[in-house]
Amino acid sequence: MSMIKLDRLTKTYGSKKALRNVSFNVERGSIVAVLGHNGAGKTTLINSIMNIVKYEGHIEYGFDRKLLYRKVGYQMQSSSYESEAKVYEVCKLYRKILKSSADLDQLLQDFGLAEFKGAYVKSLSGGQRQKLSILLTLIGEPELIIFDELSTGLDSMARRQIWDYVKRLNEEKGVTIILTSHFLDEVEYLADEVVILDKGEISRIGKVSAIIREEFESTKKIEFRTDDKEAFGSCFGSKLSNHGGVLCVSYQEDSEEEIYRKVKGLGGYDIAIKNYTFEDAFLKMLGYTLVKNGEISHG
Ligand SMILES: Nc1ncnc2c1ncn2[C@@H]1O[C@H](COP(=O)(O)OP(=O)(O)OP(=O)(O)O)[C@@H](O)[C@H]1O
Repeated sequence: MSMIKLDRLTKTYGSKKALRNVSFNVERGSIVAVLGHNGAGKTTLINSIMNIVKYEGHIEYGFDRKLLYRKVGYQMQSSSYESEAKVYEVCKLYRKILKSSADLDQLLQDFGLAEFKGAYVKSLSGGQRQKLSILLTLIGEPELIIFDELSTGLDSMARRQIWDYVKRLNEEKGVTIILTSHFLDEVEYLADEVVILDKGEISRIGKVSAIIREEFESTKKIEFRTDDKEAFGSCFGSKLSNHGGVLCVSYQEDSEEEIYRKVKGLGGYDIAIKNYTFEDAFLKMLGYTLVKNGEISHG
């Protein structure tokens, strides 16, 4: 059963087409990630779902559309409420507006924000504010939550905590989730389904595991270090790539033993056999380069 059905969604700003005939379904209880480089149309898509912008095409909701703002939690940017307000005041305001009975103290506890209850929002760190903006999406006890750049600004520990919280919300409470992200490890960890936008059009859609399979079929990779790169160059030719001193050869799964013996025989060490990840598949599809922490650099 669908939570959202998009049918030929098109959005034009002046002469600029931000979305072109975008159609897909978000199944109830699923986690869908929307990916794409800057300007691909992700925010326009989310704003259309939230009925913030006018669009052509149709959006069908799995609930009464009059209840849109009760049923859907949208992670807002903190700038819209930070001013002089205190954390607990903002939470209470949301609870009142959304006519919710959410247990605010429990939520603040869950997000590690209990001790900041009386603090001004503007005094929180970027990561704490990000956590607060996620917490606020939960106050209305929504059926669908939309996270725009879920973990941007969070440190590694906080990212993990947020991922686990999102997973639990989905698995234990059945909340449907749409997220936009620039972090491919986040998408691989959380998403069932991925929608990749390119210049306002869907360039790829599918399950994370299926996309990896389609890109690499039964190929795996072996990574290693060596003190004699030339020997490997003449043995593996164009199959060999170099990633900051770690050499990598991709191979068909059924030749694993043979490849391993060759690498070992030529003096490779720190050898690791790996499956391709969603990040590898994404890079292969779109030719992005990576910067630190697995974040996509836009080129
Ligand atoms: N209000 C607007 N007026 C005119 N053009 C707009 C407006 N909002 C977005 N656009 C254009 O529409 C296209 C899609 O923008 P959108 O913000 O949806 O992309 P995005 O994928 O969310 O990008 P980012 O990753 O940078 O947030 C871009 O070319 C952008 O310049």
